Amino acid sequence: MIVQTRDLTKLYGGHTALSAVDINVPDRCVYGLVGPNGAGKTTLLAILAGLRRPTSGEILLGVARHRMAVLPDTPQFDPWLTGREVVALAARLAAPGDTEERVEQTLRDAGLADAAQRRVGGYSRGMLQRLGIACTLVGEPSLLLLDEPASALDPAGRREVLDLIARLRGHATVIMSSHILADVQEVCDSVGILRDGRLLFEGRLDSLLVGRAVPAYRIHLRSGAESATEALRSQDWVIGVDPLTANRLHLNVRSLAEAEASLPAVLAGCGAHVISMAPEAADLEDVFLELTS
Ligand SMILES: Nc1ncnc2c1ncn2[C@@H]1O[C@H](COP(=O)(O)OP(=O)(O)OP(=O)(O)O)[C@@H](O)[C@H]1O
Repeated sequence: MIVQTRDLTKLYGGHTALSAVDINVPDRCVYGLVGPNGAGKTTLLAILAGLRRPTSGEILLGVARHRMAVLPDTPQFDPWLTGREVVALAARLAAPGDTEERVEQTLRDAGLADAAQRRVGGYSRGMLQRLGIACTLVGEPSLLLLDEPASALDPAGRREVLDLIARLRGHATVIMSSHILADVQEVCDSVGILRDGRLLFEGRLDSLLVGRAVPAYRIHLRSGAESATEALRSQDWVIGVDPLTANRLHLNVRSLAEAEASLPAVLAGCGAHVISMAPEAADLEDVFLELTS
């Protein structure tokens, strides 16, 4: 684990923004922090970044502070500097040495090469967000903390930023907060779901999604759908069988574990020819609503 917190609690006056939060972030993964407004995502990232102090609890960092880079939700820069000057300044602060080629490459990666000579006072919100991302990337950090990195971007810009983040997997660890669940589902390996300052779920995204909302299987048969439907309906671990087409079935089950253990034998027993069967993955949006409502 590269970042862990233990019993992390933050009070703002009498208001509890974080309550005994324990997160465990594996090295070199992309970790998504999601939660409704006011859940505590920004507070948690700011504490990890060393920008706010926790009221109590512990942070265990497996990386030196100078190897961390932070992108706040609304990055701000001196408006009279050009984009290139901003990134060059960040490069010199984060990793001095020969920075010129790194600055140019980062400007290209962030989609700002054409605007690099313009003063950032004239940048749009999306461009400022890309510039912020460029500043976090240019020092080649081991840990990136990104607060809503894609929220101000148009679909094409979001696509580029998500691709940039995905390319970091395996090289650096990224902890990103986001409201856009589709982005998290696309780019993150692990997630932490916060609500009212409490961590409701943490773990691998696939273990969260598979069979979570209503445990279900999708079965595709070459033949024997009718006898399979009949045989499945008589099982006590099967809640319902819905034929989707002539040879595709949707199966609601009591638990995935029971289905995993019994389904192959039931299908083999009734002579059905199976093309595929797999647990149905829920959408992060469904699971999120289920957990946070
Ligand atoms: N400086 C502050 N002083 C007082 N209360 C604060 C402060 N910062 C945050 N809070 C409160 O703490 C709670 C958590 O806020 P935080 O900004 O961390 O949540 P968030 O999940 O990032 O929300 P959002 O998605 O809206 O950005 C909220 O109730 C917020 O009003």
